[in-house]
Amino acid sequence: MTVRENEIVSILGPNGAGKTTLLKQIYGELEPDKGEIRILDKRPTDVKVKKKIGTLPQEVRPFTQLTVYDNLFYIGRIKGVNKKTLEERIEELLRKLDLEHVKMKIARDLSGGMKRKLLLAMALVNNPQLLVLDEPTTGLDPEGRRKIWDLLLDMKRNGKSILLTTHYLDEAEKLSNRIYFLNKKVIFSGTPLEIKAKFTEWYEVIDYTNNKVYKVGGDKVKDIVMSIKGKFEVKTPSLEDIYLQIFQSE
Ligand SMILES: Nc1ncnc2c1ncn2[C@@H]1O[C@H](COP(=O)(O)OP(=O)(O)OP(=O)(O)O)[C@@H](O)[C@H]1O
Repeated sequence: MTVRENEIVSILGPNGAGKTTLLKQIYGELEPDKGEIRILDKRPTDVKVKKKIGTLPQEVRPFTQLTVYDNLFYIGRIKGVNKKTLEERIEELLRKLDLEHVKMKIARDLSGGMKRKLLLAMALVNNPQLLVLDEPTTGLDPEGRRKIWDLLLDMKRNGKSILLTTHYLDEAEKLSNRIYFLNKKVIFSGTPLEIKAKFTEWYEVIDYTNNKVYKVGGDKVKDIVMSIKGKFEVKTPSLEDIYLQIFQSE
């Protein structure tokens, strides 16, 4: 598996597929039995690497006794960010993640979604070259998810590399340049378009005038569309349909 610059890569797979285990190996918490992981040409446990990556593990909490601001400041200093840059960076992150109004709140008193956003801000405080996120938007409201998506897409455009796991397939479809389907090993990988091209065996044609839905092979779509007089829509299977197809046939 590789993650390049200017790229968001998603790992998808059922519960117990090994997604978290793999991420823990990437951020140096576990040693792989076999194989090798290199980050910026170094081993994941290298101190220089730790300063250049940002991580959001699945089960992690902010420092509950500290304010939002102090959580960010503390982590930033540990990661070696100089004070002036850090102060600017914190303000920018608070603004981008809509956390300005809770800046001085004790982390313990934040809602679950707010805590998740704070943890993401903590992962970003050193402006990391590689970001590794385990289910970054779990528990967030739709607006919060959009904010995070925009932020990640922005980072990607600015040359960063992002690796994430998610159970939200709309999220994977919206964000990913490439997707790996994982179940103890890589089952299938590709760009969202490659995946759709390979697994799309049928189309849904919706006839809104007569309230009818046809599920047909590619060769029949044209005939059906020609016969509809009025508003219609042609849909390909969603990434969720493809996901179920891949893992149910395992
Ligand atoms: N490559 C592997 N081969 C065999 N077992 C593995 C492998 N990777 C992980 N496991 C084992 O599978 C179990 C579940 O792994 P893990 O928690 O990483 O799954 P997950 O995909 O993150 O699940 P969830 O979606 O529920 O968070 C763990 O007990 C782990 O030790």
